[in-house]
Amino acid sequence: MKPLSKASQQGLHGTLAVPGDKSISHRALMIGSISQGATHIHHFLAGQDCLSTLKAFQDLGVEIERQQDEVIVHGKGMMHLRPASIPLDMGNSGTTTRLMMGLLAGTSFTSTLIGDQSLSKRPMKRVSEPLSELGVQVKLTEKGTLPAQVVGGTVHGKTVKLQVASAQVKSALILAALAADQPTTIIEKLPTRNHTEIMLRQFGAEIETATNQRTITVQPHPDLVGQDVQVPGDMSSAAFFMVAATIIPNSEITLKNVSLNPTRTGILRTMLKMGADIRVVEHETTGEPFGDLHVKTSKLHPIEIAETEIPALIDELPLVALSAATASGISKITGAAELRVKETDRIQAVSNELRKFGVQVEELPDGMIIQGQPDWKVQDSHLDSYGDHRIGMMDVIAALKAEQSMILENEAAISVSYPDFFTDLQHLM
Ligand SMILES: O=C(O)C1=C[C@@H](OP(=O)(O)O)[C@@H](O)[C@H](O)C1
Ligand SMILES: C=C(OP(=O)(O)O)C(=O)O
Repeated sequence: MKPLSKASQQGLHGTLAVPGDKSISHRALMIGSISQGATHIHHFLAGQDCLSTLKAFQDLGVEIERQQDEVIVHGKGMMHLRPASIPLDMGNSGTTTRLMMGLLAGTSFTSTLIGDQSLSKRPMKRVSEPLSELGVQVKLTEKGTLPAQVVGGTVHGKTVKLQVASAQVKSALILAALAADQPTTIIEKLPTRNHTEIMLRQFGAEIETATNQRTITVQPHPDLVGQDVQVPGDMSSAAFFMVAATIIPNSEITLKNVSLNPTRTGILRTMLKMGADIRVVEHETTGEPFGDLHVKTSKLHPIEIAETEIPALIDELPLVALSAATASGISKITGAAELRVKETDRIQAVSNELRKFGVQVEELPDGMIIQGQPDWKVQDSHLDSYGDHRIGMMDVIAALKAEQSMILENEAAISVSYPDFFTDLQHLM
């Protein structure tokens, strides 16, 4: 249980470089592990989720060195992965699990994947079913959950149409397709984050994305060669402080080197639409785009968010709801049923937590209707992350705006994606 304090009259101030992007850190470990030669990962996110990926590849026989946020992966190619002597533990990480299911299809052995209580409830058929269209066998429980057994060795390239807009599912198929007997084309429902495609190209793979951004063709058996990967700051982590500085009076902060990949900047576009004062300075780069965000307090307007906008801000929806809760008027989020199958049911968790601040929230099957108000009246000072890192951090930011101190249960979950969250917040207070 952690006591949370409200923000001072002076607001938040200062400059912060947020930790490395979680999605890119996972992918650098995975792609580095199946490449030939050393991959140097700079500004690696040492959160629990990425450490689950790191441990899984060590269990598969890959030598990986780590010093703070620098990681060196000594890849020897896909064929040098060895069966693990124990089940591979995915911890709390959906990304590790789903991408590994695809990647392990290209090995010559069978692997068992297990996870924690939350992960063991999350749906995995969304990966096993499209993989089975490529001839890959993944055995799940009757409910379609972990533990999973992935039988490596057979991947038939073909065209697969995906039913869920999910970068994890798409990436699983792309990684499996690297080991296929012929090219594979993946057709997405909506464009999703494209870090797997960008990184695989950097390592030498031939991956073509059609102009519709939804059709991806993968050529099999590339010669992947280890690279230097500079991981930009995670927009999903920066977003907590971006929203905090916007809603806490008298704030002015700078967030350095944040990922500006357009498949991830939905929160930025949304905050700007709501009237936030955010100045973006993009840096020159040939890789993943990144830049600095200068954020000042501003008054927000209500917003409507629909299905097509969801993939680019899926993990930031709790923050959209929190921002909307401070704007006078009604905001509506729809097309976001995916939130119900994250680390927690995030529609229910966000609604519960915002109500504790006296905000009226109506749950929809696929979203929320939020009756925003600039002044909150705390109803219940006992907040809970429910074991979900993003809900825990949303609670902490909301508590900055409350008129009294609050407490947070299950704050340890925050280390899943942001181990230094409280230190970084303190730096801005
Ligand atoms: O590919 C990724 O790295 C991720 C994709 C998203 O999940 P879905 O693919 O389920 O939308 C996101 O919620 C998750 O935090 C990370
Ligand atoms: C949903 C998330 O992660 P994952 O699916 O990898 O557990 C997240 O980080 O918000």
